[in-house]
Amino acid sequence: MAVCSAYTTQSLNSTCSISTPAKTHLGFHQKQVVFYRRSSKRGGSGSGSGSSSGPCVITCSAGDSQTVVIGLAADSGCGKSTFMRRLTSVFGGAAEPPKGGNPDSNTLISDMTTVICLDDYHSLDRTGRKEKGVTALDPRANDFDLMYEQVKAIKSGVAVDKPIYNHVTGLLDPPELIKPPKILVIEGLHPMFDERVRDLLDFSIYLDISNEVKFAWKIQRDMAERGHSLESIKASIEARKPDFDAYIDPQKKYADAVIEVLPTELIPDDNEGKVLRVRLIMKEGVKHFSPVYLFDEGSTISWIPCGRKLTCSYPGIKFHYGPDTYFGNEVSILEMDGQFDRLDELIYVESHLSNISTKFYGEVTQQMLKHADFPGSNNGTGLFQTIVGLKIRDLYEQITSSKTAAPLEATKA
Ligand SMILES: Nc1ncnc2c1ncn2[C@@H]1O[C@H](COP(=O)(O)OP(=O)(O)OP(=O)(O)O)[C@@H](O)[C@H]1O
Ligand SMILES: O=C(CO)[C@H](O)[C@H](O)COP(=O)(O)O
Repeated sequence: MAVCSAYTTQSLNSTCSISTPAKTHLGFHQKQVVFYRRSSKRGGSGSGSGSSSGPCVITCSAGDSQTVVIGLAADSGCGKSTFMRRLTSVFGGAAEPPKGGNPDSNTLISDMTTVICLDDYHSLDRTGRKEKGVTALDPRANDFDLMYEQVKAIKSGVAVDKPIYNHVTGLLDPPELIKPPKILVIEGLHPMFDERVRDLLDFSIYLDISNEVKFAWKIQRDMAERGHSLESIKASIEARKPDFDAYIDPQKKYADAVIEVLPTELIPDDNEGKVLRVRLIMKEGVKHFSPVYLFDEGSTISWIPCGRKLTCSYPGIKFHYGPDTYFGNEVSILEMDGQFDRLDELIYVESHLSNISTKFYGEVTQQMLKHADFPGSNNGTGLFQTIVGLKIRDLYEQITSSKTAAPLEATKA
């Protein structure tokens, strides 16, 4: 491989910039990518200076143009929005819908992050699904080609016109412009379903809410807040279950981190779903991600922190940490069963956790206190969502620092 050094100044700069956008049928704004040949007169500063010929493949260092892509998968009503609010808060700044855009947009934008909802890639609207007898979870109701092309485009620094699925009307609305952010989060039912999309993810998370807990949360939201009947909630969960089992749940085997939410084991036969056992399952060997550990990395530890430093009322709090396997992969699992009485005392637990990617002592506790009103702030869901948020910040910083450190590489085939 020869280095195209003679052309780099002008050619790489122009290659890495976005020219006047031209829209394509896939809805992205074309970036002008120029491949220079040593013998080519189009090569600007390099033309004529080299003697060899053949296509010169130029690979740009991402610099600040490449977007880090995070996937978050979960069924509807399983806490994705809450997780996103915690994540964007870690990066600072509030996330808001695109200014002046469709009021029913599903997108949330902050300084660093753009969160897009994959419901926007439904290819069938509500009526279309009804006519064809398919649910939104069915791949046939979703356009994975467009999802792939657009996530790929954004990742490489190109803006796209993304469709909008309007949850109020059940219709597909005119598209909205999504500019490449520093971090793109694709959240929804299928971020890891399509292999091509999966391969674009720098990190992936699956929120695995057990049926009992999902039911309890649905009742709380859809019955208490939206006036649905118990029967209709049960019927909707049952109707979705076959497709959930077929298309959504299997994605967890691909996730780099899984947050599993189960009924507590501290109260025998509990079916209230208020006290939760939450497990953070972290894959080993993921680039730019080192699992969190309790006390001693790789050991197996059970810990009941209740006592002088942590106030615990019935049924108490129990932590567990250790190595395990998950779908044939080596993982570390950190588990918390129970709930905190006093959130400020969380600092005691935080001080026994390592690899949590905080920037200062007590950052996890500070984040949790800041969002004490979010669902799950007194238990492992909030704690682990916050920690995963910090790990994502760390991953982002590692990816971008390694990218800026790497020299521009231009090679010839
Ligand atoms: N950690 C939690 N603890 C208790 N309840 C929770 C938790 N997370 C979510 N919930 C409940 O589930 C509901 C849905 O949460 P959220 O809006 O974050 O989920 P979602 O996956 O974004 O939902 P949807 O896809 O339907 O918009 C909340 O209103 C709340 O009732
Ligand atoms: O599983 C879902 C993800 O949020 C929704 O049910 C799906 O997007 C269809 O939405 P709606 O019920 O508003 O037509």
